[in-house]
Amino acid sequence: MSMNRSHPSMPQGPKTVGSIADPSLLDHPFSADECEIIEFRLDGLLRNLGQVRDTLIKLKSSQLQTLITARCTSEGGLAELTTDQRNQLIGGLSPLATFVDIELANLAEMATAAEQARTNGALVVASFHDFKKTPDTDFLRDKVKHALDLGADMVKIAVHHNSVEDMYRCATLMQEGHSIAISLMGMGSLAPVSRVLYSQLGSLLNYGYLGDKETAPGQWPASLLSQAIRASKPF
Ligand SMILES: O=C1C[C@@](O)(C(=O)O)C[C@@H](O)[C@@H]1O
Repeated sequence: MSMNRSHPSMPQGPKTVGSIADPSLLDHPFSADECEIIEFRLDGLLRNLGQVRDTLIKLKSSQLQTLITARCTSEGGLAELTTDQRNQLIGGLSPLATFVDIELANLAEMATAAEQARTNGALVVASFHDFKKTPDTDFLRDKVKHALDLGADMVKIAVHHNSVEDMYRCATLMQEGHSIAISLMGMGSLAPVSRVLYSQLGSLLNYGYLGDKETAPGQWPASLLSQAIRASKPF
């Protein structure tokens, strides 16, 4: 794998991702006004994989991009899945997806899926989540470096903010400049403001929810996030 900022699918500015972890949303009337990228949380859609596949096929000929992930339970996933199952889920659907998201912690054991995804032209996002806190900045810098070393196309960090200082540290981290594409987001009550701020500082994938249920604490509805991002200029 190797980092690829010039890949034709790589966002050149902040995008809104609408996240789906609930089968009832597979019929949602997707529109670029609400979000430019649709995330399919396969861990919440296991009984509906046929419909996920059909939806991905339909979206492939639209202007929207798609992202698939099968989140592990230790990082917020909704179902207990073995590495084999996750390799198969992601590898199998990757020809239809623009991005695949694999936790940084599992990237080595999911090398098969990552390799398959890249062969199929998808970009590999290496993610890290902490639903309780914002780890110290050196720890987060290490995550960025690790993703770069493993050849991911993008690193994505989602951390719970418990103070304004947490947000300040993450904003500073964004401003350091990185040789890998980056997506960063806060969770919790500072999530909304952090997401707009980080998008202004260059965070590429900015998540909101579709329908009426968030997939992470503090997410905006995707349509509002999208409007807020469009209304704010890069800093
Ligand atoms: O990893 C992420 C980001 C996220 O956790 C968020 O904070 O918005 C939401 C998840 O659906 C997605 O897979």
